[in-house]
Amino acid sequence: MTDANSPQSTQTKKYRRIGVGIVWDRDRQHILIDRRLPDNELGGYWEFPGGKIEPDEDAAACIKRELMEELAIEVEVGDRLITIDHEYETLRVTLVVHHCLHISGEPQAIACTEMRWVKLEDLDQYQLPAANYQIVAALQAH
Ligand SMILES: Nc1nc2c([nH]c(=O)n2[C@H]2C[C@H](O)[C@@H](COP(=O)(O)OP(=O)(O)OP(=O)(O)O)O2)c(=O)[nH]1
Ligand SMILES: [Mg+2]
Repeated sequence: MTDANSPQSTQTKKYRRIGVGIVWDRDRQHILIDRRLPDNELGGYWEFPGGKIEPDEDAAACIKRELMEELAIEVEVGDRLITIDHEYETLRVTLVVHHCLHISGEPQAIACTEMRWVKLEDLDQYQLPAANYQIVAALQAH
């Protein structure tokens, strides 16, 4: 039976692979988070910057490109922290999460409402998408 209000089944959901950057500042004490635009999926939630992996690129290239496009910063993409598969109501995502080092550029709010440099221990004060709690746990274990 189908119902417009019921969650879609796994097979019919949109699927996206997302490159996500954990951007450390030079002293490796703070991580950059940004707040998603209000009218998008998960609007108003805080996230780690990133976006859709295009067919011609790997996660590292995607992260480098997205952070330039969305925040106008240059980063060096480092090791992979974790890969997470998560199912939202209408979307399935694979998040490929890499550590990054901030190289240059003052972050600009090009595709978000605001951004902030935060300490790992302060991340729990921000509303993050459900999939991100696994990222935070991996960071804490790191
Ligand atoms: N960037 C990012 N996306 C996340 C995080 N956690 C999480 O569940 N997601 C999900 C939410 C979105 O559905 C998806 C990312 O989509 P997006 O809207 O940022 O993708 P994008 O920048 O490529 O946007 P577009 O191609 O649709 O314009 O991944 C996170 O920490 N960062
Ligand atoms: Mg994005």
